[in-house]
Amino acid sequence: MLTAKDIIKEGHPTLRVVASDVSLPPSQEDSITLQKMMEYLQNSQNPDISQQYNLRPGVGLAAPQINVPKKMIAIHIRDESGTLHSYALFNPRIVSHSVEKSFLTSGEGCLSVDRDVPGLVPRYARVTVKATTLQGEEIKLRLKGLVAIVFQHEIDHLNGVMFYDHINQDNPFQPPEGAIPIER
Ligand SMILES: CC(C)(C)[C@H](NC(=O)Nc1cc(F)cc(F)c1)C(=O)N(CC(=O)NO)CC1CCCC1
Ligand SMILES: [Zn+2]
Repeated sequence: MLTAKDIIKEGHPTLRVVASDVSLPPSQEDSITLQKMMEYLQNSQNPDISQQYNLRPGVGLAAPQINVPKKMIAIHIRDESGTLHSYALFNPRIVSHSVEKSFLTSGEGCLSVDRDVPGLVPRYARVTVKATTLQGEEIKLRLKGLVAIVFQHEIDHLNGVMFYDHINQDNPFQPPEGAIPIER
């Protein structure tokens, strides 16, 4: 199983590369890697397992964070209405997005960043994502709210982008024009 030591931290060069497309159908190695990423998130949200292995509770993980520069992400989060959004995806890409922006009112953190970085992170309020699932099917997701933010954070990792790259350096707490605040 993946544990905290498998997650690389800022400063590691792999966090700043553009990840490669996964050739489909996926190899057994890539499928196993993606399954282990999802298992990490589920373990990290399980009180017993996360305590036993000292896992930081994660809601999303991108393959570059475990030093695998490939376009694979896992997301496992219960949204504001209690709906579970659990996705293990190959080659996710944002195919369209709203003009309207949103942001997490608490700012963002990252499993690969062991420090608080103050400031608001502008995101698109709504995104349409296309990807291929572990089962090999092409899906199209229309996302908004917290889940849309998690997807954008993870897809950023596939392009070597960290959340703090988006923070307005002159005024970190200036909400983007007309943006929708998302409470944590
Ligand atoms: C870095 C950490 C703080 C552990 C963060 N968790 C998190 O934001 N949990 C959370 C947020 C909510 F809004 C509501 C809720 F129920 C739980 C996280 O897993 N990530 C994943 C990561 O680093 N992926 O690369 C960072 C998040 C910041 C915004 C999206 C993902
Ligand atoms: Zn992150």
